[in-house]
Amino acid sequence: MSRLIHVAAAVIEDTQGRIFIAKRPDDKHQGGLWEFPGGKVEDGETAQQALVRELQEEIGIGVTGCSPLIQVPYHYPDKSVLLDVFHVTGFDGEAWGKEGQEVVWVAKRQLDSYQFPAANRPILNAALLPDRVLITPECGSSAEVLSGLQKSLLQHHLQGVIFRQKQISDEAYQRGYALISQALSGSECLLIAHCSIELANQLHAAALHLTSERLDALTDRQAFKGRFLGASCHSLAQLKQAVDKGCDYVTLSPIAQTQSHPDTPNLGWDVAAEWVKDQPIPVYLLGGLDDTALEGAINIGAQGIAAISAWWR
Ligand SMILES: Nc1nc2c([nH]c(=O)n2[C@@H]2O[C@H](COP(=O)(O)OP(=O)(O)OP(=O)(O)O)[C@@H](O)[C@H]2O)c(=O)[nH]1
Ligand SMILES: [Mg+2]
Repeated sequence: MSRLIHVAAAVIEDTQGRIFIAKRPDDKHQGGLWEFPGGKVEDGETAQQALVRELQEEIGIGVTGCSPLIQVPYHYPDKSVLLDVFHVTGFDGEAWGKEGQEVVWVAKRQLDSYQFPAANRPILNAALLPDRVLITPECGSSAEVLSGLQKSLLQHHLQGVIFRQKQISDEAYQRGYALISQALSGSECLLIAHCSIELANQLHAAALHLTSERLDALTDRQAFKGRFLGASCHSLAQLKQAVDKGCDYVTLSPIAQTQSHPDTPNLGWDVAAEWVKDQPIPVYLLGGLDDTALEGAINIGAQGIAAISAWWR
């Protein structure tokens, strides 16, 4: 296998939530496809220094705020790259195509209609998925879930929710999903179903979260027709399984001690950091965490955090 070429790239987001992308010149590797601006890390440079240099050279902006987003190793037939991707949310100047390349600011919901190199799939997932995801607790009725949800979303500005109600029948889940889906339509909040693949397809769910058992039973990613397929992981073996089976994101738990399971041994931050850094897939840390853990999670390379009690009302 040839040497991994270390590349720094940027998901640049403006205050309206739009993402900046550029078209690779036809004569370059993966030419004609859209890319996140960036380039090769040179000797003696850190990835972040390379990012700052490349963004100045290619699109004329000075980076003032960025955080790690995801690291993706990828083997093309002709070369192997390690895409070291940062989320850039602060910059000076106006981004433009300094090298004559075509450039565009794209609304997130339109990003999937552009063609990117094959290595970019996990980067798109990381760019499109939120950094905080609420998991609903068990409630007496779907109406109760909905009213709790509306309060939580408003109060905590959440952009993702896993609608989980393990105790109810498929029929009741279906009605609850319809209720919540309608209430969230038009909002920026991603609704993630928590049920079987069959039921999720029936619901035309855009996103589905699998339990570890369902992940284990999964044989074909394409069986789920929606855009995002995630899974619950508790071990390195399960993380590998989720990546190998083509999941779009995972949750990793339990990180810290939770009120609901005080006796379950937790992974702790050191193990989480060790495991997350090698995952070419967005990872949410889950279990005993709240907003105060978000920055730490992002700094160890996670997508963000998922939680029940931290944001429920
Ligand atoms: N910048 C960037 N490179 C990507 C992306 N996706 C992807 O597979 N790559 C690959 O990573 C490598 C990045 O190199 P580059 O062509 O940007 O490097 P560079 O700016 O230093 O330019 P150079 O070709 O003049 O040395 C290429 O092989 C490219 O195909 C992406 O989204 N952004
Ligand atoms: Mg470049």
